[in-house]
Amino acid sequence: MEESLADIQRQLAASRAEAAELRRQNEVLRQELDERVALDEHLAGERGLLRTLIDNMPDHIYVKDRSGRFIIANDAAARDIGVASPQELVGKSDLELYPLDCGQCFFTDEQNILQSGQPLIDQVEENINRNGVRRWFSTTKFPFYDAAGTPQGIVGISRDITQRIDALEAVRLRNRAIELSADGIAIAGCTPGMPVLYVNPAFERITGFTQEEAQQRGVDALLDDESAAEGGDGLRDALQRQHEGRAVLRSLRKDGEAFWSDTRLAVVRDRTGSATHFVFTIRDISEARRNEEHMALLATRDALTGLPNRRALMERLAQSISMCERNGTQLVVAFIDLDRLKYVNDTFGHEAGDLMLKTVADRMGGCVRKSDTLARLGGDEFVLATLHQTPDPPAGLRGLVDGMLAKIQEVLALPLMLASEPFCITCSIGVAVYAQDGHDPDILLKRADAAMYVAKKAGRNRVAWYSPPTGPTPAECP
Ligand SMILES: Nc1nc2c(ncn2[C@@H]2O[C@H](COP(=O)(O)OP(=O)(O)OP(=O)(O)O)[C@@H](O)[C@H]2O)c(=O)[nH]1
Repeated sequence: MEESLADIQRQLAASRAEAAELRRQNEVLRQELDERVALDEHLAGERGLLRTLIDNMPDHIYVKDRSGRFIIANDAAARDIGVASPQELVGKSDLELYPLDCGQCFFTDEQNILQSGQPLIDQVEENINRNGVRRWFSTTKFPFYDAAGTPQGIVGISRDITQRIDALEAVRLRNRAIELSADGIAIAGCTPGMPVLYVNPAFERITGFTQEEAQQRGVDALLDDESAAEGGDGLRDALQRQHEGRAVLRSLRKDGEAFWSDTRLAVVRDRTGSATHFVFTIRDISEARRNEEHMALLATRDALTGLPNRRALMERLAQSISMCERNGTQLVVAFIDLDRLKYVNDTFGHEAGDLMLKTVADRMGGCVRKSDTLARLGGDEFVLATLHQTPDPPAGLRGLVDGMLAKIQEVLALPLMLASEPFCITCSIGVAVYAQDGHDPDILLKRADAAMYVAKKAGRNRVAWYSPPTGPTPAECP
């Protein structure tokens, strides 16, 4: 019985110990459970943070399995691919999500990465989503592996660089426009010495200097304005004061040929308004100037003989009359009309008539002084205007002029070969004198013409001096 009590006591002690052990184990389990719960909470919190992080990244972040199906993707990827949430991407491949060409391209790249183990770093990709929106991305993709080292898929980050590409494209377009510009463009820095930084192909073409040579010559050579026509100094001043300017300059090309350039200066400023660069634009206007000069010449010249025309004659007569008024000199106007030009035209042809006119101009030109004016009015009408100091006695003028006109008649009479036949040119000349026969160019010319008509009527090949008609006539009338 005592034994059995002892047994019972032992068993009780054993039970107590077992219960204590169970309580201890229970406590350990409870602690482990608490720790697990805490860990799970921690992991859930971390996962949530990571999710928040990747969903707030502006770049696309994604993980795909070996067959290119999304396992993870962030909000940016979902938004740009054109689906409502990242969950919609999970399980789908680019072949389903992008237009075929684009999807195929991404798929092939990723398969290559998986096979080669080589990552793709910052590859510029054109991305057209299923809504047709076109963007540019800079993409980095690399493989990830399981514990055995077998590739399981790829992790990728794609950054939208559409704005950068568009900006680069805009710059490229502007560069191209500068390169294609017909005007020469040179850019110089605003730093001391104003170094030439760039010249475009048109600049090289116009000046003959390469960019390197232009850089060596510097900005001063651009303003080689020794003979500046309009505003050369103004341009230098504009450069110094760092403001816009314009000038027409006469510059030299590399081969020494002079050319005219319409040169403009513009100033590039930074955000604070400080000048950073000068931009010169040069337009070669040599040809336009030549044309202008030619047109101006044509406007005052007779095309056949090159002599001054009626317009130029009238201007010279007006100037000569002013001179007479100031100096008391005398102006003699001789109206010279060829005889029988119509006969020459009709008999030998119009070209022979032209030859006769040119010969007359040349021969008469050899008889007059530099200060005289020999003009062709048109047809077979020429005018010689000569200034003379009033001789002593004044009547001596007539002798002087007659001598000069006789010389003209003499050289004109030298035989001219027309169709192998010698032809003697004669002319009829009428003379009027300022101020005795008129006070203005029109009247003088009319009176010289009237006198010439008298010479014609008298039998041609002679000189007639104007004399006022007899009988009462209005004052300034031939
Ligand atoms: N070849 C040529 N002929 C011209 C030119 N301009 C006018 N003519 C001709 O010149 C002739 C001038 O005729 P007219 O004024 O009667 O003179 P003309 O034959 O010299 O006779 P007179 O003056 O009376 O002696 C006309 O037949 C015009 O057609 C020209 O530039 N070249």
